[in-house]
Amino acid sequence: MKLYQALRHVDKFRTVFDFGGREVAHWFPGHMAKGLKQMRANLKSVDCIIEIHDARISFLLYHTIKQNPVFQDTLSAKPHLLILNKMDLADLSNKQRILKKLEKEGMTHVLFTDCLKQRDDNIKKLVPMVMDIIASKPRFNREENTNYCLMVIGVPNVGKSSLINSLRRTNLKKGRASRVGGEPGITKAVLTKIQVCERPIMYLLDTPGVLPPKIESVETGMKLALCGTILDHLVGEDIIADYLLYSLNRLGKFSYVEKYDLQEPSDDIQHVLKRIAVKLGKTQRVKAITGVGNVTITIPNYTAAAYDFIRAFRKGELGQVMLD
Ligand SMILES: Nc1nc2c(ncn2[C@@H]2O[C@H](COP(=O)(O)OP(=O)(O)OP(=O)(O)O)[C@@H](O)[C@H]2O)c(=O)[nH]1
Repeated sequence: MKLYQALRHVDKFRTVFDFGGREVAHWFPGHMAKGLKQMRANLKSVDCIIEIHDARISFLLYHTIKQNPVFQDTLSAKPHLLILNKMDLADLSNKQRILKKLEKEGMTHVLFTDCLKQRDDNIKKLVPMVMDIIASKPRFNREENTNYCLMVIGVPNVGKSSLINSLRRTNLKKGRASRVGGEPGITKAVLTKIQVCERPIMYLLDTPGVLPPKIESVETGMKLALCGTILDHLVGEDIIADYLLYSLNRLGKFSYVEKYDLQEPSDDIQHVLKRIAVKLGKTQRVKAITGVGNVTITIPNYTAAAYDFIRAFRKGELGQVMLD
C-alpha cells in the first residue's frame, strides 16, 4: 500500500492506547532475581560487560536498565559495550537519533548487530572494540591475566545466546555452544563460561535474561512484550496484537494491509484478526443453539490469528520498526 493512500486513513487511528487498567507487576518470572545474584557473584572476574538490547526498543531498554539501582551499583564500574541486536528488524532510518540519545546518556561504545546472519561484519568488530575499551580503563585485580572474560547481560530473548554463537562462528569457526530459543527465558541454567575468541583468548559468561523488576509504565511493558521479552500468555495475545496494530498504524507501516488482503488500513483489531483468520484458514467449528435446533457454524479463531499476527511482526514480515 502506497503511503499517500494509507495516510488518508490517519484520522481514523487511535492516538492513545487504552490499556484497560492493566498492571505489569506479575509479568516477570521470579528466576530473574536469582540471575542478578549470580551476575554479582561473578563480576570480579569480568573485564568488560556486553549489554545487549533489541535495536527496536534499544533506548527504552538501556534507560530502564540504567535507572535500576541494583544494575547501577553492580555494573556501572565495569567497562561497557552496548550491542543493539536484531538490527535486521529495526527501522535504521532512526539510527542516528538513537545513537545521539545514547551519547547524551554517556554511552559511546555502541554496535548494531544481526546475530542470525552467517557473516555479520559488525560482529567481527566486537573483539577489537572490547580490547580498546578494556585498554582505556585499569584492569585492577586482573592485570596479569592474558585472557579476557566478558559478561553478557540483557533482558530475555534479545539474542544473548545467538550473540555467543555468532561470535564463535566468526572468531573460532565453531558452531553452536548456546541454546537459542524463540521464547523468553530459555537461558535459565547457571552461568556458563564459553570461549568466543582464540587471539586474544576471550571467554564470555552467558547469563539468564535479567529484567529490571520495575517497569515504569504498562506501555513500556507492552513494548517489551511485543518484542518477545515477556511470555505472551502472561500479557495476553489479544492485547499484544491490538497494541501491535496500534503501533503499526502510528508508524505508518501498512504492509499488513496487503499481506492479509484487507481493503485499507484499519484500527479495529477484531476486523483485522477476522481477515487474518479467513486468509490463513484459522477458523473453528462450534455448535450454536438456534430456534430451529442445534447447528454447527464456522467462526474465526481470533487467538490463533492474533498469534500469527504477532509472530509475523517478530519475524520482520510486517516491516522494520523503531518503537523507542
Ligand atoms: N531477526 C533476528 N532474530 C534474532 C537475532 N538474534 C536472535 N534472534 C532470535 O531471537 C530469539 C531469541 O534468541 P536467543 O539467542 O535465544 O536470546 P536470549 O537472549 O539468549 O534468550 P533468553 O534465553 O530468553 O534470555 C531466537 O528466536 C533467535 O533466533 C537477530 O539478530 N535478528
